[in-house]
Amino acid sequence: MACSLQHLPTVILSSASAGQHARGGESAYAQYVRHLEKTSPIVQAAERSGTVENFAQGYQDYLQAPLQPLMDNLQSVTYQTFEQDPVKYRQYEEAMYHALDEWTGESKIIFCIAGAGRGPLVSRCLKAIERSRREAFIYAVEKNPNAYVTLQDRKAREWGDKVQLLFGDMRFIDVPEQADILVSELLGSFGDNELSPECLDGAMRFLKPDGISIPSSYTAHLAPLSSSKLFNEARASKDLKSLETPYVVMFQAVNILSAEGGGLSGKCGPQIQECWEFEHPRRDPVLNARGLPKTNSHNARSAKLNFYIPHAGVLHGLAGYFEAVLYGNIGLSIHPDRKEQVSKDMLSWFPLFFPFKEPLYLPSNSELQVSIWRLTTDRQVWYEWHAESFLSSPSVTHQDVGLQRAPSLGSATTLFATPALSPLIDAEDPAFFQRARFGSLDASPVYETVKIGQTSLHNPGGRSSWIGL
Ligand SMILES: C[S@@+](CC[C@H](N)C(=O)[O-])C[C@H]1O[C@@H](n2cnc3c(N)ncnc32)[C@H](O)[C@@H]1O
Repeated sequence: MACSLQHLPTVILSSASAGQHARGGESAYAQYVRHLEKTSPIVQAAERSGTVENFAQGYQDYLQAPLQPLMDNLQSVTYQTFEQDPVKYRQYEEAMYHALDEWTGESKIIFCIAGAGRGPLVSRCLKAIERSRREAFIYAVEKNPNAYVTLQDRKAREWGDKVQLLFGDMRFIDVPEQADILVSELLGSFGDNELSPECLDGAMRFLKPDGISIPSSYTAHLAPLSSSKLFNEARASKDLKSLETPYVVMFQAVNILSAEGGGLSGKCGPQIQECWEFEHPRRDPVLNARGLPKTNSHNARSAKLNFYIPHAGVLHGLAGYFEAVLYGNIGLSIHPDRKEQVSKDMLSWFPLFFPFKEPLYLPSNSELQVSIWRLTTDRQVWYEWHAESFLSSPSVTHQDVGLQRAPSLGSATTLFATPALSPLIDAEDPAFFQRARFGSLDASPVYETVKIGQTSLHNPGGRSSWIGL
């Protein structure tokens, strides 16, 4: 989960002005952390109203590094923050309840909750089992030793023998029997960016051949974004990789530059466009003797998207969103057009911001081609992204536009430009001279599309997520 308030504790700690504890000692630390949690205005506001706005006070347009729950062990206070989301857990309970309700088998239904954290999905699963009046048993797998202590405590106090805990990494651990229903919440703001595909590849070994996964699929979505504040903040870091990595951000003073419409070339899609999808269970990767995929190449993805830009603006980056199907028509969504219908008031995820290394001016009525890749070796996963801007104009001939020579590029390079385009063209930049033609010259109308700029070739995702621990 790219939890929206994932860095809350760090911010509170660094801004706390309380003096030193009078006596010190180990208990003073715990006491101080409890005090900080209790007095946090953000947590108090969220508890008072439960609205997204209050929950997120102070976090608008604030860059946060996405969580990496596979590589890192989350802190207890991080789990505590995202456990405050009532909507996510409600949706999961509904998904589990409907899966139970529609289950046609007669025997005891076996659940496996993969990445149980401190146990909220286990409790919701027990509630769903009770509601459905089915006979069921739960295995709960967790690799974080800190969270596992809480699971042990909750089993002893609340769950008893309805649940068996298993400590370890779901990609390698052995589970005593195969599950009918595998439940996980390993989703990031872009769906797959916290390595849910890689983790679930490993967990598929302990799902029965006709078993189901909750979630059953998730998709990643992108839109071109203008925000000088976010761009400048990403650039302000001394780390050279700061503009090569996505951030979790609750967007406020930002502008999505695209609009629905085909553009002049007729190739443009909706304002926010889908990049790719992951489905579970997925049984096609080639497995090794331990039942694990031999390589991770099946989890690589790429997309080339065309956006229509109706009004001029400066492109600073891309906004990333996800949607997930948990079960049937029950889902999770942070897609601006659908989040209200699918999972209104969900707090757990803010969008991703993929910055560009330099801003790109997009004229009105232009078209933007965005390319994005999810790349992987057997050890790492990362994203690369790139954009090119085009201007289209109705049927032009060489006579109409006049033939110009680009002086700095030698006599072999020619530039075709309508008079309207000429002021936008920088005669010194070779990128401007690369022409693309959409449509046929014989067709009517015909549009010439001239590339007028691009971001530096690929923003290679500087902060890779590690598949191996
Ligand atoms: C985003 S948290 C969700 C926790 C809990 N299910 C919830 O919804 O509150 C993901 C959990 O999965 C665990 N996890 C991530 N990768 C794992 C793996 N490969 N094996 C076991 N647990 C894993 C993390 O330690 C973390 O507790």
